[in-house]
Amino acid sequence: MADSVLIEGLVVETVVGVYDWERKVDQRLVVDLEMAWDNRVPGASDDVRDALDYAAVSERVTSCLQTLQPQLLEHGAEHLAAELRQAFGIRWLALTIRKPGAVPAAQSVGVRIERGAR
Ligand SMILES: Nc1nc2c(c(=O)[nH]1)N=C([C@H](O)[C@@H](O)CO)CN2
Repeated sequence: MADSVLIEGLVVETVVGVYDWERKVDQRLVVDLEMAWDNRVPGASDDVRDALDYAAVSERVTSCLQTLQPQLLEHGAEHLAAELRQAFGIRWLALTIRKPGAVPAAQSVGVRIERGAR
């Protein structure tokens, strides 16, 4: 089953980073998610209760990162993946967190992880 629900380019403003100055300001993170889900069920029922609600997941991503205020993107990604899988019953996900302002010469930097099995 190769179905997915997608969230792309979700912007989250939060405290993030390893340096002292970074603990005093909000910075922009951009989150992409691909989450395995059997879309045949909501496809047949037309009922959002059968779907993986991307609006609810997006709210959870924002609240998780704003509460955690991680030093490393890796820590944010690991924590977020575990929380989303537990809260929404997601078997497999691929998660990218980008920090566009971190390296001025780069368009963006970030991390990508996959957790679970499809
Ligand atoms: N692999 C990582 N490298 C770095 C991170 C990170 O989260 N993961 N973070 C920093 C600093 O916070 C940086 O973003 C400040 O510009 C450095 N390297």
